[in-house]
Amino acid sequence: MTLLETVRNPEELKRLGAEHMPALAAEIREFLVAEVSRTGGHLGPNLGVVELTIALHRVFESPRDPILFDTGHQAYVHKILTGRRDFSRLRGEGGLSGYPSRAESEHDFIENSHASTVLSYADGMAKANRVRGRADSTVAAVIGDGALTGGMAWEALNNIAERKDSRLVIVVNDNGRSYSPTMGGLADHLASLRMSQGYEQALDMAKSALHKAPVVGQPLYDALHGLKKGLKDAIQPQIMFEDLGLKYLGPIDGHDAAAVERALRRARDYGGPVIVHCITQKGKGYAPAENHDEDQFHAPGAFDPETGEAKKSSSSGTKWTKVFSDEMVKIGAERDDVVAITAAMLHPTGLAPFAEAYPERTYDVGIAEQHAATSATGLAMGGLHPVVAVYATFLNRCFDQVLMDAALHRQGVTFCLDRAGITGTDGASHNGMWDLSILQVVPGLRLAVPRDARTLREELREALAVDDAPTVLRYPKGVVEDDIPAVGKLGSMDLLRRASDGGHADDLLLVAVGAMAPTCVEVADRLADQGIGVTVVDPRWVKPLDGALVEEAARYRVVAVVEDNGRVGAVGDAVARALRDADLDLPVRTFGIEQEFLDHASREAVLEKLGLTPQILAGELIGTVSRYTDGAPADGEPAQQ
Ligand SMILES: Cc1ncc(C[n+]2csc(CCOP(=O)(O)OP(=O)(O)O)c2C)c(N)n1
Ligand SMILES: CC(=O)[C@@H](O)[C@H](O)COP(=O)(O)O
Ligand SMILES: [Mg+2]
Repeated sequence: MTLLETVRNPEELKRLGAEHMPALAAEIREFLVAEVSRTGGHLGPNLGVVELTIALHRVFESPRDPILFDTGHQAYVHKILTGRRDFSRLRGEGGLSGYPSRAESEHDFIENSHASTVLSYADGMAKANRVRGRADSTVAAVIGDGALTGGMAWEALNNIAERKDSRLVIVVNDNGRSYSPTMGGLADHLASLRMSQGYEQALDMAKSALHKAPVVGQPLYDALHGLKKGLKDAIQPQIMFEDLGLKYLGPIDGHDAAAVERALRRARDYGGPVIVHCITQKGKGYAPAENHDEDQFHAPGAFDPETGEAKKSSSSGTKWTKVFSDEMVKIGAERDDVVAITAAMLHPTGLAPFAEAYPERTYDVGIAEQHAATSATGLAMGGLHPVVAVYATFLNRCFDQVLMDAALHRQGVTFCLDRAGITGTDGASHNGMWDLSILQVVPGLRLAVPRDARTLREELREALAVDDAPTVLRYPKGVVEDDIPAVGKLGSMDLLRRASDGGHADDLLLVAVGAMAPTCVEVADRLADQGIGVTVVDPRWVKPLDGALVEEAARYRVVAVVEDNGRVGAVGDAVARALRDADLDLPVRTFGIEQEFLDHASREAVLEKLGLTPQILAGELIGTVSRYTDGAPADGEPAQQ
């Protein structure tokens, strides 16, 4: 029986002798590589927190002592130690979530995968303990060095530092990386602390020497105090955390479970907020992950555990990110006013080639989307045209900055939102299903939704030509399908299918939004087989809508809009409102993502469940059209099974 088999829960972990921890850590690493190599997932971050998580569960009594994780992508070890061992469907339908999940375990608290939130949760939970008189509960919060570059973390620290009686232990998991090396002044400070590992050892050595010296009582105390202060000033740079009024322990070797345990016990017993600064290595214990230069082991897909080589994915072809990346490099050569900003995601957003070509025109601001948006507004005021590349779901983080900084000041900032629509495997907080709704309310902002590589390249250039308003492009995760040629123009919009001039040419106007165009074209073909006339139009720029859409819609009996965004307040609602404003009393069907938090599953599985597939949409629309026209098949059955 392996050690891991004897440790089914934190209680059994606590009963295991400290001498077994290195072997247990090795078994956990073996388990992680074996399982994640099959499913894909956050291998690097989790290999880096094995000893740290073991120590947390040996010192604290979860869930009485809540153990919280920032971003939550590094909670696999926590799941293993709290009895969850079936990783066979990790991040897949019905399988374990890739993040903490309240439905999975009483030991899990934060499901939101947006970074820099954990200290705010911890502050609140510690205050609740106080109000409820739970004196025996200590909150433990793990935050990465990357997440510490997010503004929310400092808002929380400011509050935490104020309450000296808050039973709160903050574990800084400092591996020096977000995806890539963590950027900024804070990162430099943490690095200097990492360098001052000598401080603790030097202090220990000096202390033992002093204790051997023939000095006792007050003189010994004075000598020790003077020594500590002198060493601190000499070796250890100004400790920003202590300047904030927070007790600081560290830096600790985060892979020495016993050392981490000792520090956590000291911190727990301190009775007030303490920061335990652990130095770890992302990917620790698995060579391909330890030596990753392009952070490819932050969240790899399936790979060969022997070599670390990525397994060929079924969907081969050019990714949306690559199209954006290549076009940015071309644009960078043509326009020296174009600069690029990333929020700690240079490679995932495709800006790395631009950064390599134009390092002086690329800014990595850390996990700080709010700063990215307003700093970009400053760059625009300074006469440049910034491109801010973020994942669609993280635009939420800087909505106010888009609204009240970039748009209010009518500045030409271009936001490129990757991973728009359903991403699926990262669960509810990662689906890019909000931007087409929230951006509708931003005065002056222009919003493009490319349907393929050609329109992405064109619309990116069109956006960069706008210097008196923010512009946004949004495109999904994964491989871009073949270009869909237009068969005509309708104002600035592309006609993708024109209903044949037969008797039913006016049955249905189908508005295809962005990446849903291939689906809409297939729906039109299925309906045509049923004798239903469908015209498919791709607006390309969905905000503001081209007035020609309303003029054209007046010719049809039914209008339908298909988008991979939450339905509420998105393009479908904008089209319906435009028709109403034109006093056109037309039935409008809007198809999109139900306005819910969706469980993790593959993108395809989620789209199927949402009914955003050609077959299901065709079936729906046959029924709708038949209700408003004569002659269409009344049974509403889809064209093909
Ligand atoms: C607001 C926000 N922006 C970007 C991301 C994408 N992201 C996921 S993990 C990560 C890096 C986190 O670095 P760190 O906190 O140091 O944790 P580590 O992976 O090093 O353990 C980023 C940028 C996110 N989850 N949330
Ligand atoms: C936790 C996080 O936000 C990212 O690591 C995300 O999981 C990566 O998503 P992609 O795999 O789509 O780049
Ligand atoms: Mg890190």
